[in-house]
Amino acid sequence: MNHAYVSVEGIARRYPGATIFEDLWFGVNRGEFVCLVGHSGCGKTTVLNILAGLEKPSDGEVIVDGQAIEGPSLDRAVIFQGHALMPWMTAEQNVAFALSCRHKDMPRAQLRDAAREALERVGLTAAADKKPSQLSGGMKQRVGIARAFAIAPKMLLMDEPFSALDALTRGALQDEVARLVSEADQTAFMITHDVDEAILLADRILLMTNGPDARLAEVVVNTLPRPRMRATLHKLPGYHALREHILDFLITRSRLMAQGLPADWNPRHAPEVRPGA
Ligand SMILES: Nc1ncnc2c1ncn2[C@@H]1O[C@H](COP(=O)(O)OP(=O)(O)OP(=O)(O)O)[C@@H](O)[C@H]1O
Repeated sequence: MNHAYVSVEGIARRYPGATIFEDLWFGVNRGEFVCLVGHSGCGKTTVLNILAGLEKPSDGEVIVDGQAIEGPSLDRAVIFQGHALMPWMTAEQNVAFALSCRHKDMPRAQLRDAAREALERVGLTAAADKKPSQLSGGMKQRVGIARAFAIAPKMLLMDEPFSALDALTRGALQDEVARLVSEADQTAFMITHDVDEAILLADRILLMTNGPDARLAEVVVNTLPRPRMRATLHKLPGYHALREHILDFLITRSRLMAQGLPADWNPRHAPEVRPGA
C-alpha cells in the first residue's frame, strides 16, 4: 500500500443519521486500472469525487504521489456520465480549452494541432468543427475522452462513462478506452455497473457491500490476459469463473456481507481473490 500511486486511507462519508460508507482502504498503482463495483447508493460516486478532490471525506484521507489531496487537480481528469462539454465551443475548442488550462503558455496553433490530434485518436476528425448539439451522445462522450487523454493526466477518473450510450456505441468506446489506456499506460479508476466492462478494462475490481454503512468487501484480481477485446472477452480462459464470481457477489453476497462481515475480515486488507486463475 505504501508504494501505491494513490493510497486511500480509511475514508468514510457520514451524514447526520446516515453512514454511507466507512473505513475504506485501497491503493491504485501506477499504470493500473481499478474498477469499483457495487449497488446503487453504496457511495461509489462519492468515493470518485473524493479521489477527484471535489468532495472531502468525513474521515480518513487520500494520498496521491505522497501528498494528501487538497482539491481538484489537472493531474486527475474526470470523465463524467454526462459529457460536461461547453455547449458554445466546437469539439476542437473544448479539447483545446482543457489543453490551455494544462499548458498555460502553449501557442494557439499548437493547442489547435494537439486538439486535432486528440480528436483524431478517437476517430472524430470530421467532427472537430461541430458543436456538442450537433453531435450524437457517443460522439460527445468521445470528445470527453479525447479531452481527458489530451491533457495526459496522471490519473483518469471515470464515473460510469458509457452507461447512457446504446450497446453498440458502448462496446466500441470500451474497446477504444482499453486501447488508449494501454497505449498511455494510464493509471485509471472507474465506476461501473457493467460486469463485462469491468472485466474488459480492470486489473483489479473492488467490490463494495450494499449501503448504508458500505464496506470494501473484496478485491478481485483480473488475471485474464491482455489485450482484451469486448467481442472475444468470453473466449478467454477464466472469463466465466470471473464473471460468475462478480455476479454472485452482486446478486447475493453484497447483501449478506452488508449484514455481517467475516470475523477475519480486515478493512485495511480486504481479501484478494483470483477467480478463474
Ligand atoms: N445530504 C445527504 N444526506 C444523507 N444522505 C445523502 C446525502 N447526500 C447523498 N446521500 C446519500 O449518499 C449515498 C451515496 O451516493 P453516491 O451517489 O455516492 O452512491 P453511488 O453508489 O454512486 O450510487 P449510484 O450507483 O446510484 O450512482 C446515496 O444513498 C445518497 O442518498
